[in-house]
Amino acid sequence: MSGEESAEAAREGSPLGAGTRPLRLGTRKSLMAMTQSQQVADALTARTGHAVELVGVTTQGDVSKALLAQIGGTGVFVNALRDRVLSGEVDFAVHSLKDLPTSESPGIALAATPLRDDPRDALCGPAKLADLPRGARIGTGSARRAAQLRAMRPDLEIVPIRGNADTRLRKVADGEVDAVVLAYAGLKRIRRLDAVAEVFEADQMLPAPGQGALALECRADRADLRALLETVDDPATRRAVTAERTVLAVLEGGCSAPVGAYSVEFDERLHLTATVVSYDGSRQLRLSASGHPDDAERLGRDLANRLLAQGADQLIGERD
Ligand SMILES: NCc1[nH]cc(CCC(=O)O)c1CC(=O)O
Repeated sequence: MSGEESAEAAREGSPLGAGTRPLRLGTRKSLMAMTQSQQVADALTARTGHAVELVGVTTQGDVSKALLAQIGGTGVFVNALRDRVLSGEVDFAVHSLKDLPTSESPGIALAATPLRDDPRDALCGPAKLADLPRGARIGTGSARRAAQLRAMRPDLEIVPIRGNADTRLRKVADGEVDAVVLAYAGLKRIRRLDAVAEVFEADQMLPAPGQGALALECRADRADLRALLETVDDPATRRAVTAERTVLAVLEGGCSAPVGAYSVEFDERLHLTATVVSYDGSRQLRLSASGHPDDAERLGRDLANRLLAQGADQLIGERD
């Protein structure tokens, strides 16, 4: 049997039919994105026998030096990949779930949310937060992280920075800032856990909705492909991130609003905690609730409405 024929045979019974080319996975080109995309590719191949090839896409968010909020929020990372999915240039895209805008995108389906990695934030620098000197300079471009840092340590100076995780860690090494806060999951993917001085528990800093989770998106009209991608879906992860993202959607904060949310399932209940913090960190609302795992959206909506009833909208409106 020729190589081609055996490859053909291996694909027999695949939902995409015989003679299929490798699946094309659209991804950002950063080390973090390529690493997480390769993990998804390997998992898909292991479960379905399908070859998957990575297609690196440069997005506006990767090339612009402007602060993210000024060029339309983290959605810029996502839109370029969605365009490639819709045009058929790639079969599906892998995103960091926390970068997805909360609004639905016409023609695009969230086909799978694989098992979530560690959702927590980590401080990278010479010492734990409590041991940093008065007035220490902490680099972050995230209003959520800045506000929660100020709530713990009002003396800190927050320095707005951006760039990928490696660039930010270099700013610590170069002395431009004393420390930075980054997602633990991302640091793990780029093998830089050595830089971590402290991992924040949820009672110190609530992560961004969806942090640590990935999203596989494809065209909504490709039922065969959706079924294939679903083989790497983790339903408990999907329920948790649905609850978290519904909080954000209802609060309409968008990516720059100081909103944190974390949900996890245990004892057959879905538990959700969410916070809204004023930009200066001086005022903080924080509520928790739990519900049936099948009611993730309602759980998120109800908690967001309780936050609004306690004045969350006013906190969001204050920028200093
Ligand atoms: N906005 C950038 C981004 N998108 C996802 C992650 C981390 C990995 C994740 O949450 O899955 C990061 C970097 C960071 O926040 O440190």
